[in-house]
Amino acid sequence: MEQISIRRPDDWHLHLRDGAMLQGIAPESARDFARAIIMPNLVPPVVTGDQAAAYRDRILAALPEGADFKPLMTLYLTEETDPHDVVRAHADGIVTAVKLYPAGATTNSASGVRDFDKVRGVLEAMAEAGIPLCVHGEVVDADVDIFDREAVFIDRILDPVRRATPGLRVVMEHITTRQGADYARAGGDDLGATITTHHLVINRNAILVGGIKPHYYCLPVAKREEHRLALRAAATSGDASFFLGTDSAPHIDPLKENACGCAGCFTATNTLSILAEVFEQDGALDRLEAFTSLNGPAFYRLPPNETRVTLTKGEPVSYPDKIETGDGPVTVFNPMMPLHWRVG
Ligand SMILES: NC(=O)N[C@@H](CC(=O)O)C(=O)O
Ligand SMILES: [Zn+2]
Ligand SMILES: [Zn+2]
Repeated sequence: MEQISIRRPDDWHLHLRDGAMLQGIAPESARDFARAIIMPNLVPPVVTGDQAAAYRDRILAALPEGADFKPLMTLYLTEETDPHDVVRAHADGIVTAVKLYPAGATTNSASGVRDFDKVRGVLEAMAEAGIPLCVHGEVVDADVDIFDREAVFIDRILDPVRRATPGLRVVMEHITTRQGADYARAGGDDLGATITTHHLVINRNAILVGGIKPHYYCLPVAKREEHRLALRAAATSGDASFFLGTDSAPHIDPLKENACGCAGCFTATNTLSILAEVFEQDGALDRLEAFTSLNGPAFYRLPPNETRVTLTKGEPVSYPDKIETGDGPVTVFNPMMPLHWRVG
C-alpha cells in the first residue's frame, strides 16, 4: 500500500459564506485543512476589523466539535477603507490580510476599487506594517476579452501599483495564466501566488465542449490548455512563490444551473485527493507538501503546521456529488478522472 505523510495543509483562499451555507460547508474545509484565509466577499462585505472579528466568531461556531481549524480573516478593501483600522486589526491579530477586488470583477465585488489612487494611503500603510494584499487580478474594461483580463491586469494595474508601493507584499490570487505564473515567479519574496485545485485540472473546454457546464465556470475563467500546463508546472515545481488557495466557492445549484449562472467551483470536499492525483501524474508527489503545507506559511510568515495527514493510494475514492446545506445543494467539483488517494 502506497502512503505519503505531509504536514496538515492550509488553504490560502477560501469562501465560507455565512448563515446556513456556512453551517453546511465549514466542516468540508475543517476536515482536511488546519487554517484558511477567509475571503470577505459577503453581502454586505467584511470591511472593518469589528466585522471581521464577528465573522470569525460565526465561523468558529459553525465548526464541528473538536475541529482543528483556524480561520485567518481578511478585510475587503474599499475606496473608504481607513488605514488605521486595517493596521489596528492586523496588530490585534484579528486580520491576516486585505483583499482587493476590482469593482465588478467577480462575485460580490460591487464595493471594490475603481480608482486605485483612492487606496494609495491604505496600501502604503500596509507596506509599512507588512500586511499582505490578496489581489483578484482581472481588469473589468468591457473592451478587454474575458480570457485576457488577468494578463492585462498585471501590466496595467498590478505592476504599476507594486512599483509605486515599495515593500507591499502581494498575493496574486487564483492565477490562471502562464503570464501570471511567470510574473509571480520573478517577483521576489514580497510576491506570491495561489493556484486553485480546479485550474490544475480543467481548461476552458470543460466549460464549453458538449454543452455548457456551469459547474466548471469560475472566475478567473479557466483558460487554454497551455495555461493549465504552465500552472501545473508552477504548482508542482516546489517554487516557494506558489501555494494552494482552493478558491472553493460554493453557490447553491439553482444559482449555478441558471441562465446567468454564478461563478465558482466548490472543491473543499475532494481537494486533497485531486491534488495527490495531479502531483502523482506529474511525478511530483515529493513536492505536494511544499505546495499545500510549506510555501503558504512561509509567505505569510507563519509556522507550518506540526500535525500531519496521511494520504493512502488504493481503489478509486468516493465522495458526495453534492453537499446539502440549509440553503440548498452545492455540487462538489467533479475532476472527470478517478481519484486514488484518500485522506487517512
Ligand atoms: N472564484 C469565483 O468564481 N467566485 C468567487 C469569487 C472570486 O474568488 O473571485 C465567489 O465568491 O464565488
Ligand atoms: Zn477572485
Ligand atoms: Zn475566491
